[in-house]
Amino acid sequence: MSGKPKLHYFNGRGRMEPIRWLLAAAGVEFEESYLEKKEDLTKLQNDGSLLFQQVPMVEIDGMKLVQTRAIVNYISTKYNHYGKDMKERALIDMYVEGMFDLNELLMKYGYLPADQKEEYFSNMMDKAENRYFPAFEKVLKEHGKDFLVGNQLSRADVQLLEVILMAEEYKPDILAKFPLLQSFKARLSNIPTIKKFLQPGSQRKPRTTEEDIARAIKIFRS
Ligand SMILES: N[C@@H](CCC(=O)N[C@@H](CSCc1ccccc1I)C(=O)NCC(=O)O)C(=O)O
Repeated sequence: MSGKPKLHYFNGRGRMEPIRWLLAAAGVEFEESYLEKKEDLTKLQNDGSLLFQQVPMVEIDGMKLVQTRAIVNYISTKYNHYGKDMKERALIDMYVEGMFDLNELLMKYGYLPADQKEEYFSNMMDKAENRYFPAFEKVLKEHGKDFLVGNQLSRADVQLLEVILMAEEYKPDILAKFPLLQSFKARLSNIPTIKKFLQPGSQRKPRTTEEDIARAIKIFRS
């Protein structure tokens, strides 16, 4: 039994990807147990591993944690990526909830029926370019430091880089109007643990494909 956290999910980004990013940024090695078919989910549901019958589930420090936010909160606290006091934590919470909303928009796109995708895509890009990224550009401008909160890396920085890269997969020039976000992306991508996670062969999952979506639907929705 290794002391490493063990992640239970399907072999794709989905709701587990932010958890992978945070562990990697903290320099924490982790194992993955992939659900390949519906029966793999059913087994975990039946053996009592999933409090709400859902994954992501992370085995860490003797616990079987479920609920993405709870898992991320625990990891961020454990590895000191959650600010130095109440006010920093409040700012981090505010920023990451906004990122979570954008991440949900981006994640859901692939699961839409074809006839809804065009309208949804333009709304998704509009929100990224005119609601979320302007907000983080403003935060970086007003805070005037290398990181979003305080002057050290936090989960807010890690999750912002993740969502920037995901948005660029849909619209490569999406940061064209945001010079501070462009330099933030370059700076954060060079942090050794993150740089390693961005290299090919890491546990970072590739862009979600139609095949991933079909697999996930078979496991989670059938
Ligand atoms: N609030 C929970 C939601 C978890 C959740 O929705 N889990 C889904 C899989 S990820 C979300 C998902 C669901 C369907 C298709 C693709 C994807 I990605 C699940 O286990 N579903 C099985 C069930 O509810 O019985 C969290 O944040 O962790």
